[in-house]
Amino acid sequence: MKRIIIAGPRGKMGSEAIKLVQSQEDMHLVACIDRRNNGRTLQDVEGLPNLEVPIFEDAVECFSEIEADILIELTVPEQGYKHTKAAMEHGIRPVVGTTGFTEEQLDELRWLASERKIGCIIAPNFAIGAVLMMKFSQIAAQYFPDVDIIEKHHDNKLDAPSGTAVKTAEMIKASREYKEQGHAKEKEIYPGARGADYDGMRIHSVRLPGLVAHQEVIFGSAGQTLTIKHDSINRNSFMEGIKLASDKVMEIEEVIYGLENVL
Ligand SMILES: NC(=O)c1ccc[n+]([C@@H]2O[C@H](COP(=O)([O-])OP(=O)(O)OC[C@H]3O[C@@H](n4cnc5c(N)ncnc54)[C@H](O)[C@@H]3O)[C@@H](O)[C@H]2O)c1
Ligand SMILES: O=C(O)C1=N[C@H](C(=O)O)CCC1
Repeated sequence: MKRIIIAGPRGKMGSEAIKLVQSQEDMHLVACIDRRNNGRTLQDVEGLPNLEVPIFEDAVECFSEIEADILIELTVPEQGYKHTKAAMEHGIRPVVGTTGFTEEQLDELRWLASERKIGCIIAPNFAIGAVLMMKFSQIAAQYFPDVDIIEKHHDNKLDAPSGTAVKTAEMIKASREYKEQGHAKEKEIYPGARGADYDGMRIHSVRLPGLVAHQEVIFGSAGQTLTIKHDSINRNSFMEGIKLASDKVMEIEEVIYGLENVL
């Protein structure tokens, strides 16, 4: 039985993750970390399930008092990093969906995992279809080096580009030579018009109400384009990946960054 702590229980992802854990015979929710409601239980908070599960505002207090195997981290970048680090320091294995960690933070967590010999999975996107979109894009980039990434998310998202777009760009970079795209003399009339520049490819972030999580990777070459597209229509799309990562994280002693390394 895996004992689970969820950080961000009132969030869009956290509330889905609670349902996931409740539906699994081998997972048991033992605590939640929330920025409010310290000392209460889930059943005391309006909108949360009728469960006698304690809520902590302070992650370190939670990890010191509660015996747990896995932290499912679904909050915001800065706090999510602190939670992840503290969990590993307390022997609790993080499964991280929170996006927006820096390269330095990822390196710090890799170092900590190797020091403590503890597993951690950080997945910018838990949807299996999105992972396939990234893998297919990596293959396509071997033949089509000119590529733009267009990611579209709801307008409550804090980080841009999305974790998925960053991961896609990193995977494409690993499979093609650097290429400066567009016209050598091009000029932006409005700053940002051509998007972010990552290794010569362009990343565009759309933020609009009504969207969930969507990405198109468009490749262009002489006389043709290829578009690889994924849409998450609801947050249920991410739950299978969280389940997979929660099983895998118990078997490893390192940081795995990206669900493609688990599938
Ligand atoms: N990896 C994936 O597949 C995937 C999918 C969806 C979202 N995400 C990421 O998961 C995270 C959460 O997404 P969401 O849509 O649920 O967001 P949300 O805004 O609905 O929820 C965020 C939660 O974090 C909590 N929070 C905010 N500040 C906090 C703090 N300082 N301390 C503790 N808790 C705090 C909020 O109370 C809320 O419960 C984001 O980083 C998002 O990018 C990842
Ligand atoms: O809703 C979000 O925020 C999402 N963030 C992830 C990202 O940054 O790629 C994955 C999809 C949803």
